[in-house]
Amino acid sequence: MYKTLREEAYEANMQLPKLGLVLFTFGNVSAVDRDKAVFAIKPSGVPYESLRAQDIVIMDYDAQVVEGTLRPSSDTKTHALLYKTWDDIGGITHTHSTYAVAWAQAGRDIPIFGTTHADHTHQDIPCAPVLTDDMIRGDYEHETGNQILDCFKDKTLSHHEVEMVLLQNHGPFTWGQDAAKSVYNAAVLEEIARMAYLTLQINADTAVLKDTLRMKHFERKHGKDAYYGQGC
Ligand SMILES: O=C(CO)[C@@H](O)[C@@H](O)COP(=O)(O)O
Repeated sequence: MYKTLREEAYEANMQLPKLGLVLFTFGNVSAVDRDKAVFAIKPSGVPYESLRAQDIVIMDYDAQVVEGTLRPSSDTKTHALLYKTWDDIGGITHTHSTYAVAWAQAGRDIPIFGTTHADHTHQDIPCAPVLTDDMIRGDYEHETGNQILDCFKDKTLSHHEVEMVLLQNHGPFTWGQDAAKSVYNAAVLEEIARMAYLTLQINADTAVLKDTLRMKHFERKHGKDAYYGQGC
């Protein structure tokens, strides 16, 4: 049972090292079956070069194992909470890709400086702050999902418009209509993060970079707040 779902999750996970987004056992991808209300996720701590489709673990939305012998990813509760809350996403990716993690560790939104970024979203990429003690609902280690949801609970930032987020001090999570799209978004996020970092090495003034002729054109086309960080 769940052979096709396992294969979808397996193939998406194997894209991460191929795209240079992870090393060793970092990161994880899941794929959901909405009809069966389950998702398939990478097992924890298994190197990609030895991962097999039959190793993929089937979970329910309460992060309980439905089928599988290996321990599910340590990020399973985050994937489960996002699937339970956002019923229109089909896949989730988490990586430790270098430039996205650097922005996450710096605790900064990734500013939109140009067309490459704008082709994917008109918003700065938000960095979701670590939850404060009075905001923690469960145990701290498993608050990652709420860190993401808190970032998007403000309707000005839609998880449809922005299919990616940085978790402060941790790294990127992305999602999409299916697992393959969530992996695509993870690769796009890493490239946007790299370009923004290099742009700031050339010109460190974010306000000036956002005030260029092209961004003024963008503002006229999409509105004043189109590209100023909504952050969270
Ligand atoms: O950063 C973390 C732990 O939160 C994970 O993304 C990463 O190390 C992968 O862990 P898993 O092998 O999926 O348990």
